[in-house]
Amino acid sequence: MISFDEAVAIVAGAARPLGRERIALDDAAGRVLAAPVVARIDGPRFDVSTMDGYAVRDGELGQLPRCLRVIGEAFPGAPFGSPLEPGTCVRIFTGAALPAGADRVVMQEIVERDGDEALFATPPGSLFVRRRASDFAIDDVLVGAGRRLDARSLIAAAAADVDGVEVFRRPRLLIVGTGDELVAPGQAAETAAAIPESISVGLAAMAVEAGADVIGRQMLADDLPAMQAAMAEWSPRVDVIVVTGGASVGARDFAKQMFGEIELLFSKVAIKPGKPVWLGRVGERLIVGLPGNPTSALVTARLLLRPLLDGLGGRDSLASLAWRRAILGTPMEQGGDRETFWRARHVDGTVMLEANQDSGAQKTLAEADLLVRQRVGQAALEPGSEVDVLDF
Ligand SMILES: Nc1nc2c(c(=O)[nH]1)N[C@H]1C(S)=C(S)[C@@H](COP(=O)(O)OP(=O)(O)OC[C@H]3O[C@@H](n4cnc5c(N)ncnc54)[C@H](O)[C@@H]3O)O[C@H]1N2
Ligand code: MOO
Repeated sequence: MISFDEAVAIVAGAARPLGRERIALDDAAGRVLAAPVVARIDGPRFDVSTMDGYAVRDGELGQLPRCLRVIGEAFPGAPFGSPLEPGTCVRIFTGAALPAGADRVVMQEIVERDGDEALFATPPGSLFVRRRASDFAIDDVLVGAGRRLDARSLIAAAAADVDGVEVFRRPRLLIVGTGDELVAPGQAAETAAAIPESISVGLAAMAVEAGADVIGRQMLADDLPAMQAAMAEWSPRVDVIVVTGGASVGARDFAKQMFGEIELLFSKVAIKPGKPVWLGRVGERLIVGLPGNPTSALVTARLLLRPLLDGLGGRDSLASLAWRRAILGTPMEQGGDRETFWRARHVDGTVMLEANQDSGAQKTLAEADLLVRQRVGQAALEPGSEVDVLDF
């Protein structure tokens, strides 16, 4: 049995990006950049007005009041074509390019207009000009490689005037639930020995958050030949298979056998919950085995599957394991011989351990928003002590 840190190191080693592809910017939300987005134009492209008003030569307003002749209009996309002559100004709107010679915009609220004359009597304040390339210049990197494209970075990428981006390929994931007792949620009440297959819907949500493409969820009864046939059929279409249940030593625990020849990267980690978690490789496919107990499955998915999917998809595989210090609001008993990840929740700035720490708990999962890391043999802690926590 290996330690949690050893398991994380093995996961990080296996989590190499799968490949790259070029896609339309319109399809890029949530994708991870494989190459930086470089500006094809300056931003802004020219000096532009930041107000609706009048574009003037600043020097003309040395002495107020001053009257200038309005010789034309400048709109965004429809600039005023000629330079400003002395004694003139141009009606201008927010976002329009300044005419040549103009270096200030006066807000229309403080200008009195009379026919083609504009009267400037009030000190005009700021210049109200956004300079060419003051945001970014042509060839600047606007979004760096490795960044997951979100609302903010997509706006910057579009402003760079690119219609496509190079991204990492998303890991294609199959989630397999094993167990004769499992039925789809909504079907259990009618059958005495059945329980809802509850884990895969949660794992799929986590995988999507990690940028993976969940191409299938499959429930399999504990029937080895049928399991082997199903895996042979799915395998060519996926990069990662997550199998829940059958990880332990039960008579019908076939999770590993159904893959035939499997290279195990680890099998069993000294953690609680989730000791039977395993990682293997079949050809180019990675197989993650999670324990069937739902809390064990989600804790091990959070701690090991999430980093794996992040890394395969081109992100820093360890970024999601951002432990931070927080104050305990309940007592914590002494650590055992496995590292323990207590389910807990934030209440008024403190960390409250959940009362139900059963690895089969499911209701508690809906409440817990933190994992608290407790080292092997760590001394018991009183409320007010500092602990390491991770968003769950
Ligand atoms: N003799 C031993 N027994 C067990 C050991 C051990 O070391 N020696 N380890 C225990 C630990 S720790 C865990 S965790 C569990 C994990 O067992 P499996 O991965 O083999 O899980 P199953 O036996 O298939 O199922 C356990 C439990 O979870 C329910 N389950 C399974 N899959 C789902 C699902 N997709 N949705 C909802 N619930 C699911 C299943 O019905 C069982 O109740 O083994 C201990 N035993
Ligand atoms: O180590 Mo298991 O995940 O507790 O029940």
